[in-house]
Amino acid sequence: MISTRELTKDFVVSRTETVHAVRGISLDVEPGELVAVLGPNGAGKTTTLRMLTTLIGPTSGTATVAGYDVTSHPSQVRRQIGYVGQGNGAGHQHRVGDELYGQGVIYGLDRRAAKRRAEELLDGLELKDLAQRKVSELSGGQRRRLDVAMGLVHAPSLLFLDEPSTGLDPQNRANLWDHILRMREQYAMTIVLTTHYLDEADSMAERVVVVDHGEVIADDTAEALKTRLAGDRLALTVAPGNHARIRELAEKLPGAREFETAGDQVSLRVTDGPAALPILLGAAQQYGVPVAAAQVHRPTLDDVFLNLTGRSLRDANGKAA
Ligand SMILES: Nc1ncnc2c1ncn2[C@@H]1O[C@H](COP(=O)(O)OP(=O)(O)OP(=O)(O)O)[C@@H](O)[C@H]1O
Repeated sequence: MISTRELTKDFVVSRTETVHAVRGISLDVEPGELVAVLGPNGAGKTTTLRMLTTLIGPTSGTATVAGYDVTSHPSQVRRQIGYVGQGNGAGHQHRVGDELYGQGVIYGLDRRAAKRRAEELLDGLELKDLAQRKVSELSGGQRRRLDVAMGLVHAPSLLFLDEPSTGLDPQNRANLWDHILRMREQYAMTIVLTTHYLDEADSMAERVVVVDHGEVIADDTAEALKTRLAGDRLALTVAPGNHARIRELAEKLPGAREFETAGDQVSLRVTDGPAALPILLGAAQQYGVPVAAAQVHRPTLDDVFLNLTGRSLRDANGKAA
């Protein structure tokens, strides 16, 4: 569905400054996949999406989207894809139903088909009761649902969503996701989205592409990334006098690293927490080191990012992630 090779984008800002926004991204997305592109502010996510949706041309490299080259056949690409950008595309003073109908006509549907499609989407995205409202009167969540509906008017087989849920409260985010996933199933769509929300990428996407400084630095399922790149954290409660002894025993565990102590807590990262914990507790018992409590914490995608870059994605974003 998407295939890029060494895709780059430079922005010449001034005679002395060029921003290398995307530095050689090679990516393949199969039909039906739901891919989240994750990365800090300025990583190159939006620029990549804008190239794939033909809004800007690449500086070098190639990209084929839905069977067409983005540089030589941009209008064919546009016909196959839907794009929901960060800004809102709909006109503020227009009515919700009219906006959807008008979008259908722009995409070449005849009046009857445009009307039918608008009704179908109003229904599917729970906007039916709001059809006569002006766009400017919608709440943030309703507005975002309308944006998604606008992107789906021409029944694209591939949908790009640029930060679809940014700024929404958790309830509206969950609601928007319900709708996106339902639409995906109904229309058998491939979806590529960007997000800052680690939990969203973790739970919704089947595949996470981590971008940093214009490059792909990891690409796999969230589970695989977490297991391979971060590992589990073990937390043990032991009396301070026993910290050194428990550490000595824990150092023998496969992949043991990142030891931390705070109060009566000792924690460390291991490759496989559920397998390592009984081994460590057995050893502690054998050598007479009392352990009051023990927990295994699965890593987060932020741990993955930290592991890859030495930075926390939460800090890098400077906003809720
Ligand atoms: N039109 C432009 N002119 C100059 N520089 C640009 C332009 N568009 C983007 N950039 C720069 O390119 C880099 C990548 O920006 P991009 O918007 O792709 O990042 P992003 O990962 O989508 O970030 P965010 O999460 O903040 O949206 C940034 O340094 C940005 O300032």
